[in-house]
Amino acid sequence: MQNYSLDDIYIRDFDPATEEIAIDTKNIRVFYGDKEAIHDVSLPFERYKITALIGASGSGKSTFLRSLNRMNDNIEGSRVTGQIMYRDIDINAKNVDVYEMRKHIGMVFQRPNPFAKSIYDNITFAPRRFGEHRKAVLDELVETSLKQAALWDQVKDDLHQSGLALSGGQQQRLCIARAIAMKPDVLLMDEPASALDPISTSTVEDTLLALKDQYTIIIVTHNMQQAARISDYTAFFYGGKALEYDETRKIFTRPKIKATDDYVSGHFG
Ligand SMILES: Nc1ncnc2c1ncn2[C@@H]1O[C@H](COP(=O)(O)OP(=O)(O)OP(=O)(O)O)[C@@H](O)[C@H]1O
Repeated sequence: MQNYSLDDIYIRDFDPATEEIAIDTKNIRVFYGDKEAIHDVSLPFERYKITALIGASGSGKSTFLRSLNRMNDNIEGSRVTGQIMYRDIDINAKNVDVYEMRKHIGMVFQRPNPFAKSIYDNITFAPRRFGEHRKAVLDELVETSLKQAALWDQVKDDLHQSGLALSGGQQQRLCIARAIAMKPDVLLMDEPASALDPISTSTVEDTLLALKDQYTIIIVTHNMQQAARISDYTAFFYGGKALEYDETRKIFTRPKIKATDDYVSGHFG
């Protein structure tokens, strides 16, 4: 496999005056034990845009994504350095309440993972844990979250059936609804459509496009067409670094870095 330089980097400049940054990362390094998996990555993410993280297997996309709401905390031996700024707060600061932070920066995983509970309870579980018990409020939350996740029409007559009884694509949209119910600002998604068939994938993509009016979405995907279809920005990861970060249309038509060009044109490795 061809080796590319880790010093040949292009990162787009954002203009904070016109491009509001929802979450900003500076000099992120992630270690698993002694091994450094992410080497000094600094990327800003613009509000109400979809940003795709692409790159070969093992390039560090998921590790980087997980660091954005401290999911790496759950992995023994992992350590993150650098700053992840959300609303002027470094989410890695000692006094940050991780559960509170994850209300603002939510996550949807690769495999749909509904709780073994009803559709209604899947969505209201976290809000209730955070103290919301008013039935009218919870009912409304269930309806709006399911509508935003494009699932309401299919399940509205049976909200008390098990989430596990839904199809894979519906389960993933339930997981999106569950994440949305916490009204996060930022939604992190780790290959949310990779376990789905093409029709469900297309529905989930439509859902994401509809959601970006209200959410900042950062999505890991192996699917180049998907990145090109839905994202505004794309970051190309290689060897634990973001080698190129730019508007998606530029990444896919005239990338500045050879490794990106080879990757998006299928000549990589
Ligand atoms: N829990 C872990 N413990 C130790 N090393 C890990 C762990 N998770 C990931 N790594 C290593 O970190 C590096 C980046 O992995 P990561 O899963 O972030 O890459 P990726 O680009 O998301 O890959 P994929 O597309 O296959 O999911 C790899 O070398 C991987 O082996």
